[in-house]
Amino acid sequence: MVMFRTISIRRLLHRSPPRCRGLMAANVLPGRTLCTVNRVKDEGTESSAETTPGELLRQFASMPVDRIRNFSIIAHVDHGKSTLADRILELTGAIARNAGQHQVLDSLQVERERGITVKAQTASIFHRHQGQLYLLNLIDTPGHVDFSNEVSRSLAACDGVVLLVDACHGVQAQTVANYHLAKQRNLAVVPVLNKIDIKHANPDQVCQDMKLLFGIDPAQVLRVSAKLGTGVAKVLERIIETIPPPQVQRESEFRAVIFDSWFDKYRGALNLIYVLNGKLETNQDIQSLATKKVYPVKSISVLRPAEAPVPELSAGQVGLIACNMRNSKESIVGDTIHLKNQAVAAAGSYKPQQPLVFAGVFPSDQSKHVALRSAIDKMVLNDSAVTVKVDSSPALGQGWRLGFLGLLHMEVFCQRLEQEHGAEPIITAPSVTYRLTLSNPKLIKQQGRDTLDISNAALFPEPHSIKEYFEPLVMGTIITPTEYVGQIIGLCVERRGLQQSCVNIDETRVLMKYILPLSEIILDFHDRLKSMSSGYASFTYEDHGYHPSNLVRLDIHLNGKPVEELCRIVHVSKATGVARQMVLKLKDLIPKQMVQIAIQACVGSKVLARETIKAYRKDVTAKLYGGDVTRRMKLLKQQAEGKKKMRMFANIRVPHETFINVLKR
Ligand SMILES: Nc1nc2c(ncn2[C@@H]2O[C@H](COP(=O)(O)OP(=O)(O)OP(=O)(O)O)[C@@H](O)[C@H]2O)c(=O)[nH]1
Repeated sequence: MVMFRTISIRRLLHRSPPRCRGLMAANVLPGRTLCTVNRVKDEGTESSAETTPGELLRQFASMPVDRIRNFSIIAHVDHGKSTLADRILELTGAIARNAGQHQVLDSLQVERERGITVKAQTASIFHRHQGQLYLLNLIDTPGHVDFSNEVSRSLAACDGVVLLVDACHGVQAQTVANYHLAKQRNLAVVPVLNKIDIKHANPDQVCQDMKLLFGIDPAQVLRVSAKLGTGVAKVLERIIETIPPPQVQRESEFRAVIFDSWFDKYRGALNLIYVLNGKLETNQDIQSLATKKVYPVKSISVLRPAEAPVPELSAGQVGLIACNMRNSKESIVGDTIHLKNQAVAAAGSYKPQQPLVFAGVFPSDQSKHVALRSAIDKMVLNDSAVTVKVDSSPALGQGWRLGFLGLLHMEVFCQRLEQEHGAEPIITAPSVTYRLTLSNPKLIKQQGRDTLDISNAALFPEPHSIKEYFEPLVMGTIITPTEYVGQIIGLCVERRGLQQSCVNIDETRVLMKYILPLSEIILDFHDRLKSMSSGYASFTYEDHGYHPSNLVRLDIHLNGKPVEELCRIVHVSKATGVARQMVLKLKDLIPKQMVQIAIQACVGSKVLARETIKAYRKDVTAKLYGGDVTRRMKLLKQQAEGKKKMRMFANIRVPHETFINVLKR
């Protein structure tokens, strides 16, 4: 039998951040009651909690360290992390069962629209195991390689992970990458096989693969269906039994690490912290180790997953603090905080990943510059993997050059800028960072060094000043069914890949490693791989340093004038192909105008491809009826001369979206 006790949540809603407000509004409405006590027995486990949420929160402060478990759910894309998190939240009573909600922790609009997790989300839940109440801090992480920074950030606050593998698709590239991330941090791993309800699932084979790749004993792998809730209680049991409690000290001075933050327009920057030592109470003064600034702690709360206020946070716990940080730049993910005027060592457990793809972001008109800057600052606060540098362009004015972990990361960031901050920025072509060694002594003196890292093709020096070009490489891991191996090798060769290894995981699947130029994979490599393997192949990559390369700058000229925003750096072997493709694309994208437009793609003074967009043409001879042919010729000649003059002075209007659309294939 299911029984509910109730509390009013009016107060909680009032104080929740925007991110959680949506979640709460969806879950529970003011004046309605919150079903937080779940007494359902699931497959022989004990009820998750038999106390009211208020009592639970009171117990929160006194929760001993050995009854705390901090863990993340990690997996490849779509293997069911958020669905498993939903079931765990339901089972522990944090959200109502069968409330018709899916992926509760995917609370951002972009996550719901795209059906993917882009932000790691935290929930503190209580679970009763063998008569004892445990506090579990769960982090649901994204699965896509472009958001792997979120995974590494989350693992800094964890002692273990649930490694989830789809029983149909088996171990995929991101499963391997995430498993190694967890192992690097010496985290306990709870292996779980999901989607066992699907008819063609092959759990035994997947267990064998996990044994081969990770050395995991098949007997230790839990089999669940996150969708139906089967076996989820066993996962909670295993988490409590195998993941160690946090290694923290409650007696020493307070020290915590900020591992996530976001901006609330009423309360400023909110920091999600993991307490390493001591405890923190409201109204104490904290100091940032990085900026040395002091802040009063205005409120402390835990995310359950909606925000719930608590009076204090002790070592081993995860909570949200608001401390009047008005400027989004004051909150730094990875920073250590401590009590005012106390000397503590930096936690130093997390370093953000280096961005790989760079793009210019400009306001649609310069009057929106300040608003866009504030929106970018707030977004960067919530996404520490993004880097920002001031940039300017003759056509687009003052803007910024932003660094991302991949193209999807860039698209999601820009979509969030629009959806969450109402900004409508113009994004220029994404590019990677090339390294150049200079040969021109004047330029070397001017730069103060003989190497340059450049991500903006428009800033490339003239070829005669460059001694050598280097381009960034990645080590790519591809896991694919054997029948697609031939096609995938073809794709990698086309993208200038060098095979490093090719091993059979089992009779049906192969794991290949390729060194690939980063510039060849950022645009559509993943899409091509997915479509040629009917969605079965998976791909992940990691940085593999720089390598000498033969590069040229491809300029696009419109009626003889170069358009800086469209120029690109390409490998010399690809220059003609890319030139052809770009002029054809631009011909489609640039609307017809009053003048004829010549689109040329050039390397130096050599034109590699050309297309022409014909001008609108008024029928100047329409009013003639009969008469001598010379009258017709005269009118046409006058028109041609007028057009010629216009071509010299006319500004060709290039729609803003062209800069990004020209790159899509
Ligand atoms: N049949 C079945 N489908 C499942 C199960 N678990 C998840 N799914 C489905 O798999 C799809 C992906 O699930 P998600 O929970 O969004 O996967 P995810 O790993 O969180 O995805 P990302 O965060 O984007 O990487 C959804 O359509 C789920 O309904 C399961 O146990 N059985």
